[in-house]
Amino acid sequence: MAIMTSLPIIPKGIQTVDDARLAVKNGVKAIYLSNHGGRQLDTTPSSLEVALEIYNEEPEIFKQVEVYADGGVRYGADVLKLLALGVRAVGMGRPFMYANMYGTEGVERAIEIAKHEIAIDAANLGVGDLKAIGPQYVNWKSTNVWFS
Ligand SMILES: Cc1cc2nc3c(=O)[nH]c(=O)nc-3n(C[C@H](O)[C@H](O)[C@H](O)COP(=O)(O)O)c2cc1C
Repeated sequence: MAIMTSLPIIPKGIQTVDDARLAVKNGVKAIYLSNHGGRQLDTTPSSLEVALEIYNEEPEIFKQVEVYADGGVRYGADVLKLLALGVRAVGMGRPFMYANMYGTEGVERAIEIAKHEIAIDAANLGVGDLKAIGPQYVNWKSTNVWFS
């Protein structure tokens, strides 16, 4: 296939570790985990579930390419969990869309709240520099003692 652009191609909507592998094999610079906000098909995995699948089955991918993620991210802790797995950038869609009901001021306020939550949650974890966050900061195993 002829290459039509010199810009980096970043496939968005990666939903499985196999698709992540395939994208890396085809030489992409980055991959974007997303179920498009869960708006296309019910029960598709969240980007956090996909990031966890990659982390468990082929963690090297986080070093081979930059991994971005979005979908259902609402709180600072959601951002930190994705970053802890190795995701480099986290996106939010609808929170800013809804904030835009209040125009620029609303969107600025939404950014302020998100930044504040990320900083507070990182501080509570004892993470002074977001670049130092890693999987050791989250318990990825079930803590449900009632059904084990
Ligand atoms: C109204 C609307 C339209 C969207 N259209 C597209 C689209 O055309 N292509 C696409 O890749 N994602 C589309 N998305 C998904 C967003 O790019 C993004 O992945 C998603 O909103 C992130 O999830 P969140 O809204 O839960 O933060 C759309 C989202 C919304 C809310």
